[in-house]
Amino acid sequence: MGGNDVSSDQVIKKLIEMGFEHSNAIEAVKAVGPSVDDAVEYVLNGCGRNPLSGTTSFQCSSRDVKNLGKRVMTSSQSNGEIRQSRIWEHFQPTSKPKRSRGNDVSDGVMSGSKVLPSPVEEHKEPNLLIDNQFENVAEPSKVCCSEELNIGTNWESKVNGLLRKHFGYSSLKSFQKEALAALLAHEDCLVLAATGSGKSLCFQIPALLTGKVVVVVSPLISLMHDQCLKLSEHGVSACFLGSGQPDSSVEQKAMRGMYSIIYVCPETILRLIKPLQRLAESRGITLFAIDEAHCISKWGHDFRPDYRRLSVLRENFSARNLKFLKYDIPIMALTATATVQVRQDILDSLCMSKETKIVVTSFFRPNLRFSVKHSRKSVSSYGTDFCQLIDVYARKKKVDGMKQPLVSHESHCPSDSDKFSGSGFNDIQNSDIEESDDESSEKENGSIPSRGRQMSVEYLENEVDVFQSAEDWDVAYGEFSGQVHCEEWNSHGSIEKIDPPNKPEERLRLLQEPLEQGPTIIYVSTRKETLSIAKYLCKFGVKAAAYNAALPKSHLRQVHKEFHEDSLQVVVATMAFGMGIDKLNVRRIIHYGWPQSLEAYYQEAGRAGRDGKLADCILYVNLSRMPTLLPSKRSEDQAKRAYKMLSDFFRYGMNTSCCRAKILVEYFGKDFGDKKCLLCDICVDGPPKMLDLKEEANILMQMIAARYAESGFMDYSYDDSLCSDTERRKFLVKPNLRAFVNKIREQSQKFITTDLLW
Ligand SMILES: Nc1ncnc2c1ncn2[C@@H]1O[C@H](COP(=O)(O)OP(=O)(O)OP(=O)(O)O)[C@@H](O)[C@H]1O
Ligand SMILES: [Mg+2]
Repeated sequence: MGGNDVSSDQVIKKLIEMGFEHSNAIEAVKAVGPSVDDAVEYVLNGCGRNPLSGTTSFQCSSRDVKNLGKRVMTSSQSNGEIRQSRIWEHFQPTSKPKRSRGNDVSDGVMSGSKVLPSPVEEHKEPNLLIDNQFENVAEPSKVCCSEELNIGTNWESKVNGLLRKHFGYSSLKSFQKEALAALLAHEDCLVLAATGSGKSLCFQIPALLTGKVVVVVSPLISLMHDQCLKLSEHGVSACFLGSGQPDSSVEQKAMRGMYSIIYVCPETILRLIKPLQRLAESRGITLFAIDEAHCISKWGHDFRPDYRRLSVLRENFSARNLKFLKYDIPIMALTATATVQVRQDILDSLCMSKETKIVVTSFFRPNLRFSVKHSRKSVSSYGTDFCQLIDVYARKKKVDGMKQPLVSHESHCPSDSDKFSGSGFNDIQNSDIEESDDESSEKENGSIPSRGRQMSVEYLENEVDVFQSAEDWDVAYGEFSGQVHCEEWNSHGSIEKIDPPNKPEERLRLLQEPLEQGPTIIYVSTRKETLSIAKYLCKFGVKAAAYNAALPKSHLRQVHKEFHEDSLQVVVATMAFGMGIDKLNVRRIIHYGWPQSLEAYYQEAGRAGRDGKLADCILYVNLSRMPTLLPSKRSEDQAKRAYKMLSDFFRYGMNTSCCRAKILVEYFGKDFGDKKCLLCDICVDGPPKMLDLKEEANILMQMIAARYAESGFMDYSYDDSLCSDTERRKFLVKPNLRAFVNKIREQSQKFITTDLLW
């Protein structure tokens, strides 16, 4: 190999970091040379079979499946499980979300303590400047730097005209109208609307309506790219700026006013304050929009410290500082997942006006069917957990009489009636508790605690995708740098979009029908799981692909492409996949394991059913144990917040009596009243049957009393291995109930089969 030695080693190292098995990495590098992309393609295509075919779907042999995801690990890691810290002692009782600032927020308009004026203000005669006015104009002249927006009183009909022309829609939704009205009244606005409800139009339309520029702060380059691409298809000139922008001239053109909408990440906008001030004076800036605004809040799930500095927009674009402005340039913040606390944090950190109009729509997504299922969440449970999915996507092959690899798993398949079985409690087996993976890894690490902790941190950094900057996960697909061309409006392909079923009877009718066709996204927390599950599914003929930030960009781009083209059936991904993705026909979002928070869950689940048709959001978690937090270098404060988020989520999973949609909607501070979604597992199956466990409870209490009495308080040690004082004290604070239950089962044979959760 000579001169290639060093880079071959680096490629092998990189592959191992990505989660590939050592031997596969070596084989791949030997076969294709020292190129990460090529080597990954080679392994993903089944090491030696059909290398570099250009498809991202796995075509795996069982050998690959067996080896998949194994990494070079120390013996204490060899069970392949990530060592996680326990949450037990951090659980707090639920605190109900508080109402913000004493202001009641209702559907539609809320404006601090002030009642908003009617959307229509007195304006001068219409002076409507539509987008693309600067097309083919080398240097835009100073236009529209007047203080007034000059839209006129019949702005709604103008908007409808623009909507039809550019997007093919007949009218604005009412929340979009309210947001637009705020802008026309020169007011700040906080838009809280469900995923997929159409928040983007709230800031895109103003650019078309006023002829001035809208600057959009967005967290992710691929998201900016995706939106620019769509806008250019709709004949709206847009660009994105930042290190992900390949064309260096775009920034200059943008600052000269050649694009109607400029997307920019928080880091970049801080550098562009002066040029933006000049732009405000020349072409004019009508609005600063902060999309995915929950990223601002330290209480939000996607917290990004750079977002905290965006108050510079208020300081630098106020009428007080810029003499040519009559009003401060309004700020519009938008998000689908903000609790009351996060909303307040957004308002404060952006220095938004006290009169800020708060537009809240229902967070309810009436076509999403939520359910929670118990799973041990290990490779051995894939057969049970994914057999229905395999059945859906590989059904055709079965019908065609092809080989039926499913057969071996069919005995594990839950029947249709099990499909929405309560919260999955009934599926919990005693062995789930006895052979807790956490327990075994804890034992291993217990013998070498300090080393265990060190490895945990290393593991977190190697195994999960964390969203920190705009460049993270920059895998936009399709060519776009910044375009000023105008094309006729083209439709959303052939995918039909319908109004979601708002009436209860419509939702009940939905239950009778099977899900329409469309892709599935499976969210997992570690990179290794993306690989192992995707490979598992491929083995059964499902067109599945793994997606995590450590995989080569060429692979990720290909996944995006195939996903958008509907040639992939399942994407198994970390959180790196899908933010802001507006793909209409996603039919299932499966979360395999606890996401970091209810916010993250609802955001990700909201990627399903954007066409308005029935879609499934299924959470598979191990309900027999407390969720755990992946260890990291968080501050104490951050760790507490993370635990709180996880414990809120745990309560959602353990819930057995309340409609899932109601819990989710009310978590975000919106009253759901007595309504029910009628689709979720709780609504369909009702709470689990009541059991009389008096006898069991009596025995448990007797056992506890006997144990404490027999050993005395301080000397008590139930478990012989708990020999130090500290360990005994710890035990007394946190008694080992599992051990008690085991004892009862030993002594009372009759309870041997009783569900241990009692
Ligand atoms: N007035 C409207 N009439 C019909 N369809 C609309 C309207 N406004 C937006 N849409 C459509 O709604 C879909 C979702 O829009 P958008 O991506 O803006 O959602 P979002 O609220 O930003 O979601 P997310 O929170 O996931 O980012 C798009 O396909 C868009 O074309
Ligand atoms: Mg959006």
